[in-house]
Amino acid sequence: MMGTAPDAAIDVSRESSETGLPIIKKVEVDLKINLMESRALPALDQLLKDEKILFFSKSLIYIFFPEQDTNENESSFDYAFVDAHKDNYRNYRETLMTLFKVGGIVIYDNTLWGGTVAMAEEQVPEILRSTRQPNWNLDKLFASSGPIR
Ligand SMILES: C[S@@+](CC[C@H](N)C(=O)[O-])C[C@H]1O[C@@H](n2cnc3c(N)ncnc32)[C@H](O)[C@@H]1O
Repeated sequence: MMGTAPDAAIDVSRESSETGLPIIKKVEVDLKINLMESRALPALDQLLKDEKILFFSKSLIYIFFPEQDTNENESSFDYAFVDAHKDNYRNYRETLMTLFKVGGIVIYDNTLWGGTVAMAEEQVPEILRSTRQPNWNLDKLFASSGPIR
């Protein structure tokens, strides 16, 4: 069943979410946006089922469980900006395609990687060569903190 899409912001890091919170409050949309502190993939799966999963308000966390296993938000989103774990962009796309209306817009950050994806190997600055490869793994860069899926 098609529902009305919630406005949601997902980030695995509370610190990152709280960085944006003053701006969200300043433009007075804090009551409209669900700030979801979660890894993106499980949060997207939950979004598909129910619009009210985690709602952070000051220090309180409200958790709403869907009453039944429905895809309440299927085909209801019209815009997303994706700027998380690059290796998972393909996986995010799978769920986003289910969440989105026909004609919806999904913007992926860093896909052109400073234009280097279209350059000949010898034109690419040495420091960017490994990171423009299709199977380059962000986890290697953040090896000490471990993988975040
Ligand atoms: C480059 S920052 C961009 C933040 C924001 N879009 C901006 O431009 O200011 C990437 C963000 O993705 C978050 N992130 C990384 N992996 C994630 C994952 N698997 N699930 C959810 N968030 C993730 C990080 O915590 C970080 O806040």
